[in-house]
Order: sequence, then structure tokens, then C-alpha cells
Amino acid sequence: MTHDPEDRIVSPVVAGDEQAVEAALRPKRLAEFVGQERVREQLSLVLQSALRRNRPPDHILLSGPPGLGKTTLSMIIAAELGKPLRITSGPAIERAGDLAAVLSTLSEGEVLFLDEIHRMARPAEEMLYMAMEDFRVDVVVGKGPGATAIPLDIAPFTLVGATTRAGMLPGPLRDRFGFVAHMDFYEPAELEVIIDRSAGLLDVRIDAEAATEVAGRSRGTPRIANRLLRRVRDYAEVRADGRVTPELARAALELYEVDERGLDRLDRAVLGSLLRKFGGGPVGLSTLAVSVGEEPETVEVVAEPFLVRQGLLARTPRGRIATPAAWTHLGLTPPTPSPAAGTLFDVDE
Ligand SMILES: Nc1ncnc2c1ncn2[C@@H]1O[C@H](COP(=O)(O)OP(=O)(O)OP(=O)(O)O)[C@@H](O)[C@H]1O
Repeated sequence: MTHDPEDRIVSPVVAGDEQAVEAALRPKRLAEFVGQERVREQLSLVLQSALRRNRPPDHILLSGPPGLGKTTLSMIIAAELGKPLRITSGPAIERAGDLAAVLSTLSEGEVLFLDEIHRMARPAEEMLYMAMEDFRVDVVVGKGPGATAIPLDIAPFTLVGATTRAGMLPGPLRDRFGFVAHMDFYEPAELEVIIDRSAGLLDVRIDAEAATEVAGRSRGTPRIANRLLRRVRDYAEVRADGRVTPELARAALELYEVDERGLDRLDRAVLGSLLRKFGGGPVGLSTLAVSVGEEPETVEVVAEPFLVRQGLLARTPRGRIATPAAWTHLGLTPPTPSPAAGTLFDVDE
């Protein structure tokens, strides 16, 4: 059976029907934004200084995995500056003309949020360089030898670019951002605060220990924390009186097959196969994928990064291997190392 990666309860990507509830849960000001301490402080300085100088701040690049709050931060930036926000994304800009249409209608100081900026078409990217630097674009009219470039002034604006792949941005584009914020996964304690805050907004009664339980399974990602909170709320409403106790939270998350470390069925299938069928590896990606009935890409992109981050799986030149922690996590006993391997491990003792 294959999984649609987007359907997973632990997917960091927004689900189609989730946008409205996400909007309701977004912090509106920087002071409400939980975690990302360093980014918050840096950003606060950038914004305050721009406000003092009464000038738009430098362009801002937000980089980090999905679901950590990049869209939320772009909205906060506009709110803190007291300016309107325009939202678009790299894939929506297929031609330079699409970008020119957006840029030429920006108002003075407006914040332009360009999500997935690394997926923008190349000709548009070049237009963006000039717009960011000189607040000007060249609109090309006509085709072939008769084509002419008409320069067009645009209002000074602030670009907030978001990317999950800062390394994929061409150097000239990256260099035009005066401030780059690197967002990292959240600590469980920060996720607990987010869960408490969201519970308040959604009118959910949740015990502190239950919030800890949910936070620990949220893979460092607020979007997942909020989603798990909604599922445990459903469970508590249908099976009990609505109050989320630790027992109810555990039972609900078990039903949704999210374990104490946040691994779901796919993660456990991959890990379980690596341990049971291949003795912990090394095994090639394609072989591992076939053994769980998945595409290699799904295993590589959807399951592995989290398993690697958790220290349960390692990618080596000879293939995927399980770490000792993987055996413990699945409650299995690792095969005893051969005497030769034992000697090697003992060399330094
Ligand atoms: N620091 C935070 N404090 C409180 N809630 C947060 C925080 N960061 C994110 N969230 C919540 O998590 C959800 C996802 O956030 P957001 O859409 O901003 O993520 P994103 O990084 O832009 O994701 P994507 O790149 O997939 O669009 C939102 O509902 C938001 O309210």
C-alpha cells in the first residue's frame, strides 16, 4: 500500500481544509510569536530601526522547513510595520510579466510575501533582482528585434521571501536580502506553549501533562502540534466530556498511530523493515522502499529526514543503516556484534 505523503497526520505541509483554522491560530504580533528566540530578536531590531528611520526595512529571507511559521512571520512583519501585505508564491509566477503585474501595483512600503521563492521562473528572478535593488523593472514590449524595454518605477517595498531550500537560491538573489532568518525546529517546551495558546483560542480544555504529551509527538513543528491538538480534542469530545487528559491524549494519538517520538506508520514501517528484514542494514534505498511497498522518493523525502534527525537512521555510502536507538525504539534486540566488530569498538578502551 502506498501513502499519499500529504495525507499523513504528521505531514509538515498544510492540508487543503486546514487553512481557515490555521489562520485563526496565527499569532498576530511579534510578542505573541512563541520560540525562535534569536530570529525574533533580530527581526525586532530590523523592524524597529526601519520604523525609526521611517524607511522600509531591508528585504528579508525566511529559511527553514515547512510549518515552522514563515507565513505567520510575514504577516507579523506587515502588522508591525503597519503596512499592507501581498501574498504570492514562486510557482504562481510563471513569467516575468506575472511578477511585473504584482510589483507595479504595490503601494509605498507594502510587504510582498513570496513563498517558495526558490521555485520562481528564471526570467522573473532576474526582474526581481532589479526590483529589489533599484525599485525599478524593465517591461519588455514586443518580440524579436523590435522588442523594447520600458523602464517602470515601482514603489519602495519590502520583499519577504520564504524558502525551505536556502541553498537552492542563486547567489545574486540571496545577496539582495539584507536579513536572512534561519528558522529551526521548536523545542518541546516551546510547542507546549503553542499548544496551550491554541487550546485557549479553540476553547479546548487540556491538562498540562496532556499538552506535554502532544508536544513530544509534534516533530518540532507548530503546524503538526496544532493538528494533533485538534485530533485529541475530537477524541476527548466524542469519547469523554471534552477535557483532554494525558490518558485521553495518549489513547487518541495511539489511534492515529503517532508514537511517543512522533513517528507514524510509514516511519515505523521503514524502520521496522530495516531492522527485521535487513538486520539493521546497510541496505540500498530502492530495496528498502520496495520492502515497504513505497516509492524510493517517498521514503527518502518523507520518512528519512525525520528518522535521521531523530538519530534512528543514518545514510552511509553503503546504504541505510539503523542506529542502536532504532532497535530500542521498536523494542527489538540488536544482533550481537561479531567478535571482530567488538574488537574494533573496544580499541580505545
Ligand atoms: N511561533 C509560533 N507560535 C504560534 N503558532 C505558530 C508559530 N509558528 C507557527 N505557528 C502556527 O503553525 C501553523 C503553520 O504556520 P505557517 O503557515 O506560518 O508555517 P510556514 O512555515 O509558513 O509553513 P509553509 O511554509 O508550509 O507555508 C499556523 O497555524 C501558525 O499559527
